[in-house]
Amino acid sequence: MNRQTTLPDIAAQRSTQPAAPLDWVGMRGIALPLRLGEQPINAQVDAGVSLDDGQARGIHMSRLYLALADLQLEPLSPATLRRVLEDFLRSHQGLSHCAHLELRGDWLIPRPALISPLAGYKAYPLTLSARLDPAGFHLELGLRLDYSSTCPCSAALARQLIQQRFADDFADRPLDYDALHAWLGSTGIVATPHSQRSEAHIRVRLPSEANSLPFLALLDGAEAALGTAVQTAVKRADEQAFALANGQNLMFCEDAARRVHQALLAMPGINGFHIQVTHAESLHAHDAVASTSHCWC
Ligand SMILES: Nc1nc2c(ncn2[C@@H]2O[C@H](COP(=O)(O)OP(=O)(O)OP(=O)(O)O)[C@@H](O)[C@H]2O)c(=O)[nH]1
Repeated sequence: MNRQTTLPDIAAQRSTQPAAPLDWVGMRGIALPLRLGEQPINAQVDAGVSLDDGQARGIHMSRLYLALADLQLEPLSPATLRRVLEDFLRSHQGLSHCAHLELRGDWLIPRPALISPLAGYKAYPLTLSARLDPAGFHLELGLRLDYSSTCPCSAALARQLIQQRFADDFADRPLDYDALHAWLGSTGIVATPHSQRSEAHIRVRLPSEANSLPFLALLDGAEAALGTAVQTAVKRADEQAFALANGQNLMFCEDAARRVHQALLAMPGINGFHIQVTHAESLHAHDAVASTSHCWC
């Protein structure tokens, strides 16, 4: 049995190396069950502080770890994040001026079907980055949402083939409503455009006085702008509505990036944003990508 009453405290020692402040010291990948609104998130958390005292041997990891428990008391909000960061700095007085928190997790929320009275869950990967430094409190949200994109060029090429087939099939026939109606529902549509599952990665910076985390507003705004969010429960009526939505929202990656850009510009309470859309092409084995930003550096 160890009869010594004091434990060696290496972190409290002075470093024997030349003085060197460090930008970030802490822990990455701490598992923490959190809540965003009513929804649980199995989060991975990175917690750190700067080590501004270049001669201090180390920070006190356990103090950061224990401070994280506060995040579990209530749904995530700017106020709880700020409180935890203040705690980080309070427990590292004389050592640190900057405190950092990064969260990653899947936000599992119910989404309704397009037509049928059904619903299902979708997992939206999100990130949350908070920093407290001498310049103030900084908050950045990140969100990934999946949607379908149908190539407008492919759609035009397909329409041209349909016109050519129409010219061939009706070259020697008078135009008759019933015949044309039947032709449209059978052999007439000889070509279809290609579509792909696509991703929008959105990052936004909030003002330091923000009092809520507008993940849902961001999500709803971006999905409405794109018009073709991937679905959960799908019956045939929903699939048909989805086909219509795709036909009415033909998109290059440039179009998708511009749509989300306009949607975020119109959203209040955002200081700046960065958007990247990726269309995982079914025409190519590589992706089509576009990015755009506003007040972002
Ligand atoms: N600073 C630092 N600590 C580490 C590292 N790896 C593991 N630890 C351990 O993290 C543990 C917690 O450190 P402290 O928070 O200083 O623990 P403590 O001295 O019991 O707590 P306080 O009395 O509050 O300072 C210690 O046992 C360290 O050895 C590292 O790379 N850097």
